[in-house]
Amino acid sequence: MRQPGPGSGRRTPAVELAGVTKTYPGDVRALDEVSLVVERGTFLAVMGPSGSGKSTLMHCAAGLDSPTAGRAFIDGTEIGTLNETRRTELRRKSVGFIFQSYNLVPSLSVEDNIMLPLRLAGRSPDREWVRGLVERVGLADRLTRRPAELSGGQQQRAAIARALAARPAVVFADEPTGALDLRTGREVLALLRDLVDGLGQTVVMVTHDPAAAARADLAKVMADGRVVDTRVKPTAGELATCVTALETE
Ligand SMILES: Nc1ncnc2c1ncn2[C@@H]1O[C@H](COP(=O)(O)OP(=O)(O)OP(=O)(O)O)[C@@H](O)[C@H]1O
Repeated sequence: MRQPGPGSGRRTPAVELAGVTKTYPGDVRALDEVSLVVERGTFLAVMGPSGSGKSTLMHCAAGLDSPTAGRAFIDGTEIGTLNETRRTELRRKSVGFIFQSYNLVPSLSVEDNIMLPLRLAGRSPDREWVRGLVERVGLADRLTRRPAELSGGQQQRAAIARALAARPAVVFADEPTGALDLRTGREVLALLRDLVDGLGQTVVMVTHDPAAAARADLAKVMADGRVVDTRVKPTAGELATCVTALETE
């Protein structure tokens, strides 16, 4: 069931959080009334010291976890109104994931890995779209290989193509360059940037790396479960300074 989010009246944002709080037993307030809007076609980086709530924010925004209070929307649908089956359907249709450790299925070819989300969703692939994606991530000549036969950067590029195969409203990337060397990490970030600029993809990336976050349009800086700073077109230098100051507080 589609419902207009608080942002209705303008173009539906890819993601919206409205006063989202998440507490864990032991009175841990992992998120404290966080509100944010991720407009379509933007690249958002989420930064902050360890334990500041980045992963919890991503999990609540992606429908992997339920807020204790507040509302979370993906593509205009309020996640909290859905039962588990519908929530899974929404994730399969509207959300792509990229992980630090790629999470490709070792026994499947690159092509079958890329197609997996579509198969799981029972959807027939848009072949033109997938072919374009494969070209864009530079794996057209690697489709029959197994993940173990690819370099780390190639595996992450396969994972990126997989995340976009179902044309999701938003892709969540959790430390996507964390396992890569500097140069390969830069290439992966350039690819994410290209997907935003070239295809209008919306990307939300959690990262510890100020240089990675500097590729985003916008950086949200978290501390103690709150967004304490928002930087437009951030530089690596300003983000490093900001996070270091929070870590030493
Ligand atoms: N399942 C859980 N049960 C209890 N407390 C949790 C749970 N998950 C997270 N927390 C706590 O919530 C707070 C936020 O954690 P979260 O993992 O979101 O932070 P983070 O910014 O992603 O950290 P890191 O950068 O180290 O991955 C921390 O205090 C953490 O210990």
